Amino acid sequence: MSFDSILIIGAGLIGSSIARAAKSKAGVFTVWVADRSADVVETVERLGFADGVAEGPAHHFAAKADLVILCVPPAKIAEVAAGILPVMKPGAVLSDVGSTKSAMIKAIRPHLRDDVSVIPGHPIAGTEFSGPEAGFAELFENRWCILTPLDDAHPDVARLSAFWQALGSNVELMDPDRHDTVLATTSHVPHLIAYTLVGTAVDMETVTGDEVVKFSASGFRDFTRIAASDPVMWRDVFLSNREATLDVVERFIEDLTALKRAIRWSDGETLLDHFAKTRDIRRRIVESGQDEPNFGRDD
Ligand SMILES: NC(=O)C1=CN([C@@H]2O[C@H](COP(=O)(O)OP(=O)(O)OC[C@H]3O[C@@H](n4cnc5c(N)ncnc54)[C@H](O)[C@@H]3O)[C@@H](O)[C@H]2O)C=CC1
Ligand SMILES: O=C(O)C(=O)Cc1ccc(O)cc1
Repeated sequence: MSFDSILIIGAGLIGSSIARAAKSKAGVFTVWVADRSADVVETVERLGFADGVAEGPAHHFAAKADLVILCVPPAKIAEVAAGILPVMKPGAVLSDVGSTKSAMIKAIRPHLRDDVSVIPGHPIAGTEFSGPEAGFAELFENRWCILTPLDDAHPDVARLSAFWQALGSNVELMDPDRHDTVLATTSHVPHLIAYTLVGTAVDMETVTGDEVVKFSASGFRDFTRIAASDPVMWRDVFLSNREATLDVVERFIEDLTALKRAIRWSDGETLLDHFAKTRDIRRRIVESGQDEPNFGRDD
């Protein structure tokens, strides 16, 4: 059921975390890693969590691997998939971890093969850090991993689900458009709001940059953690999930305007009602065990 050999393309936070966990948790015998950056390749060699490392497309590993997982930035996934699919072993599985799904699936459709299963995926697990040194094997524990298969009934879907479960994740299958709508609400727009808010605080003429740093209350500090996330990745996320992001942003602006109005007219009841509802969501997240553990790391 498990995969004997896997190739991870893109050895950053997510790719290196999968590579670190694959042997110890999922019983994979051979873990190969490829990255287009010579610096990343050198770091992976030094850290020693892979059985083989290649700079570039790694066709020699792709020809042997049972599972190839693309862990490159969202805008590169379709291009890398198109390059690797023709050289993959018959019967192998190709997956990815990209934060958006529909645009990528549309772009790879012309490159599909009958004898390679393509099963897009997205672990809802990460941090604001990037690169191979930021990865860790426990990243996926008690997190969700969403798979958006082209064919839900294909036996390889159960095989890939079992792989993610072995890494500690709960797996859910979802339609790609639904995935993009849900994630626009729970992840993409929250990041956009954090990027906006931190920018606003820094631009306020009445408050100096030093004061923002010195007197940052913990609420603002939480936003700065999110707003420190990788600029390239998040540019790609917004550009590849435009429609769903814009829908949620529009709704957010309406709701913000309603709260602004309640403050202007001293409508405490509206504010209280709203804050009570949002506090309840927080309680449900904590109860579900989805609150972010930091595995002993400092933020
Ligand atoms: N950062 C996060 O919290 C999460 C990220 N993701 C997804 O995971 C993917 C990777 O994100 P991170 O690991 O955070 O990024 P990262 O920046 O840490 O790593 C990406 C790696 O891909 C390499 N790369 C770029 N283009 C390449 C190419 N054409 N061929 C080979 N290697 C290439 C880069 O050199 C880099 O080492 C993205 O698609 C992102 O949407 C999913 C869940 C969480
Ligand atoms: O660090 C955080 O707060 C995150 O939200 C991590 C994250 C980033 C991107 C994803 O597609 C999934 C999870």
